Amino acid sequence: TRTSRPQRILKAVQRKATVGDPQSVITAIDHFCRHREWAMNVGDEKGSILDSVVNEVSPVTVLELGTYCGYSTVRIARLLPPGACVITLEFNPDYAAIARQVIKWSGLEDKVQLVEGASGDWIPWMKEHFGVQAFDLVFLDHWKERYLPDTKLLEECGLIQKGTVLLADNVICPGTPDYLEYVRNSPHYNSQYYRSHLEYTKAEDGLEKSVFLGY
Ligand SMILES: O=C(NC/C=C/[C@H]1OC[C@H](O)[C@@H]1O)c1cc([N+](=O)[O-])cc(O)c1O
Ligand SMILES: [Mg+2]
Repeated sequence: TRTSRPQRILKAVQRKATVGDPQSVITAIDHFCRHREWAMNVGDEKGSILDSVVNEVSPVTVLELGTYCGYSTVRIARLLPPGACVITLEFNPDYAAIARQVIKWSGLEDKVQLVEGASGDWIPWMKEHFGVQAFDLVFLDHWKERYLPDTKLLEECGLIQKGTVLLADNVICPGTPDYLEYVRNSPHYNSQYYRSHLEYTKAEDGLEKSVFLGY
């Protein structure tokens, strides 16, 4: 049978990127997805906004929901200082297997904890299993209908505290209307929209950054 798209993305990394060089992994994936096959990575345009938010927050613990092939995991982890790490959750075992290899090729495996499973099942165990107090930054990029329930679950589990930054991909395309309504109307969040484009296309999309203000 044909290879999968994630497998073809990994091949492009292994062909074009240098082991231990995260920027070359990012460049290889962006080139492949722009010139060969579109794929749902956050991409270079929104990725630059993600970079600026990571640099602004300088987080010690990051949660990423939705790993896919590990593109944004590498973007985030490459900016983290020693001792900081990103925990990334992926439901699809085939995606997770590819992501592990992409992350390894980038040389960032020491800064990444990739967890296979459903966000709703894992979030309640984060404190106990990973010794996390609260997340400094959460990047939401998984199933769009899970953004709101998982945000509420993170709040209930005390994993979002005063100053925690939520950064959500695809708030316009495919769109996350219930999540947007929540963070923009809640008195507990200060929310702003970074207008951009759907990865590798001219369609509008953007990232929503929401800072938790405490209770
Ligand atoms: O569904 C998207 N992301 C969530 C991915 C969900 C998949 O990964 C976990 C699970 O196995 C599911 O099949 C998505 C979709 C588009 N899109 O244009 O359709 C663009 C994006 O940036 C996206 O993150
Ligand atoms: Mg996305």
